[in-house]
Amino acid sequence: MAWPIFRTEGVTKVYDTGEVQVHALAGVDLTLFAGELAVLLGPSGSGKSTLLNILGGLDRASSGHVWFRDTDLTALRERGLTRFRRDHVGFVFQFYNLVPSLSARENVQLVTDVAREPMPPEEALGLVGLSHRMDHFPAEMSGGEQQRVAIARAIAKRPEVLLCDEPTGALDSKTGIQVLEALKDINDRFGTTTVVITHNAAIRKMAHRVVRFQDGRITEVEVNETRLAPHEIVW
Ligand SMILES: Nc1ncnc2c1ncn2[C@@H]1O[C@H](COP(=O)(O)OP(=O)(O)OP(=O)(O)O)[C@@H](O)[C@H]1O
Repeated sequence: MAWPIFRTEGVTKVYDTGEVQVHALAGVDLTLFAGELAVLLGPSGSGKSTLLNILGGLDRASSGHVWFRDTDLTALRERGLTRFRRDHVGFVFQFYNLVPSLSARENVQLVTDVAREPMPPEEALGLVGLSHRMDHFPAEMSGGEQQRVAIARAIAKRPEVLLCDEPTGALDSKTGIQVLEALKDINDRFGTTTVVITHNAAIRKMAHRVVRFQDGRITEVEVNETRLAPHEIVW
């Protein structure tokens, strides 16, 4: 039995740019289940990143509710939201956001030094297949390796949720697949609820569920009866 970990109800987001109002989300009702790997698909501008940022407490809904377990994130003040992010959420972005002057190990250590019960940086880097690159600097690593350091950094604090915005967007298919293998492995091993935004429709095949967006709304949620391993996906 899968338990809801996130639930959104009527979530809207309006960006007021001064001249125009952009309706990025127009009423999103979505339940995400603990332990699942969900892929969010949809055209550019359909609201995927906006929803991910609201789920992760990086941004706030204009109206509606977002529950993480029993906590209504929309009712939290800034400090509560910061604590929620710090304690529960790991983020992976398209451009790895590593500190160039720090080694892979030191980049991960930035997080483990302030987390409550982190895994050692060496263990996190081992989980993404980078035990042999721990003392390398970002400029000495491929894009796929840098993204795997970013994943190690995100998982080192043992988050319940891993939110990934276009994690393979800057990568060729071979290194992209290595990154997806790392995400799948973390999901299998720890049951970390994982949400992956992508433009690449082929990636949906590795998901438990696929959520499609259009114009700030969810148009379809599809359950994959059979899943493919990342190395079986062709793109
Ligand atoms: N900070 C912002 N200020 C104003 N408008 C914004 C802001 N962030 C996003 N938007 C707008 O909100 C809408 C949804 O954007 P969002 O980034 O969520 O879409 P997306 O589906 O993730 O697109 P992409 O796949 O290109 O990343 C777009 O029209 C976008 O231009």
